Amino acid sequence: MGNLYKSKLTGKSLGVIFGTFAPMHLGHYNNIMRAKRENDACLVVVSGYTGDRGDAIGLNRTKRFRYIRELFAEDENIYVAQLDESQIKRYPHGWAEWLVKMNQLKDSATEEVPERVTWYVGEPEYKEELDKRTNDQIVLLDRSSLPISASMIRSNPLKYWDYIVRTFRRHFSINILVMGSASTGKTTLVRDIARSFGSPYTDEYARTYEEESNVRDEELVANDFHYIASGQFDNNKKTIMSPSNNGMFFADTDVAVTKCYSKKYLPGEDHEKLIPFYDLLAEKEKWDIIIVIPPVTKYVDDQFRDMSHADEETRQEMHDLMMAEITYQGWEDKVIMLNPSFDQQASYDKEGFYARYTEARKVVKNYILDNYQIELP
Ligand SMILES: NC(=O)c1ccc[n+]([C@@H]2O[C@H](COP(=O)([O-])OP(=O)(O)OC[C@H]3O[C@@H](n4cnc5c(N)ncnc54)[C@H](O)[C@@H]3O)[C@@H](O)[C@H]2O)c1
Repeated sequence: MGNLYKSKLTGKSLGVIFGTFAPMHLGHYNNIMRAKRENDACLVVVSGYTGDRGDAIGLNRTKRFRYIRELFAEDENIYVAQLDESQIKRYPHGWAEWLVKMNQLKDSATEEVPERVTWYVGEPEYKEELDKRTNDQIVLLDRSSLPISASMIRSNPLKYWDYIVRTFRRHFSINILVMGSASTGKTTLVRDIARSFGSPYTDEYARTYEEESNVRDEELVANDFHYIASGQFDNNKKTIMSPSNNGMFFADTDVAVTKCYSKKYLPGEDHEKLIPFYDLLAEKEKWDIIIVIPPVTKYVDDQFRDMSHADEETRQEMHDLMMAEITYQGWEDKVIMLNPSFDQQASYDKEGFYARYTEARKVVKNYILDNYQIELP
């Protein structure tokens, strides 16, 4: 059974659930479970219009519909449909037209007309209207048993993270990008801070790609950069979407960083051709914090990079390219420069790796406290 082309629902009884679902939460989910279990099958309808409260936060009706369809992809007793309200009167003035559309959806989602249809609603006025307008059974749900609402989540998604159904979490994920030129200890820092928060992270995809494709840094051509950028984008995306995301995700590089390497190492005309591609992907990224490690560290030989990338001048040049790219992408307000002060003489941490780890954790904790009023340990 596929997700995109599901069979129609069968059985004698049908449960119907409708909502804006911006986002869908555990309260909605429990309702759907009840409707499914008390009937042979359940129809879930995502209703909305251009500019509705989901659209206002970047979750338009189609996106919501797709996330919910994905959520129930393997469930053959749940059919997800969407209802476009753009052309009908706004609630509560469009009940008649809205019901016509609902009935059409019911017909197209079911193999045969069910003998019994039960609607599950959480608002008394929905029950009142539906009782007046249909012969179906209407169940008024007890909303107080799970005191959560989509507006509570919209106002503080991190606080209510566990209530957001998995496929919607990606939209609210706090994404933290760590940028830095070669050999600043970036990879280890990303892993160390991500693990300290129990959050998922990605490594630099270029390394995997070069190993797998048997190509060294200095042998990379335009095609390779294309694969590296999309591979990194994909890894970041999959990790953001993974169930391991606890509200925060840490990335070691992104498309914009690959673009900087492309600018430095590819012939000008090859790089120019790739710019629209890089920008298209970069536009889809959402970074909440960009931690930049300036090239102040001693070169760390990770046995991977070509040594010539790491001389002082090249590292400064890469740093400058990255800062220019941040400005180009309009991400300046996300940047935090990681340059902690520490006493080199008095410490075993001569290169400041531990100092940067501590500082990076502080940056993230302060951000979460300021924006979500949550004190992380
Ligand atoms: N144009 C019209 O005249 C018209 C008429 C009827 C319906 N509609 C549309 O139908 C949709 C109604 O959905 P909504 O905005 O109420 O969606 P919603 O996503 O806020 O809620 C969906 C359903 O879940 C219930 N619910 C919410 N939180 C719950 C919890 N914690 N526990 C248990 N149940 C909970 C709600 O009461 C509702 O019945 C809207 O899109 C509306 O525009 C439009």
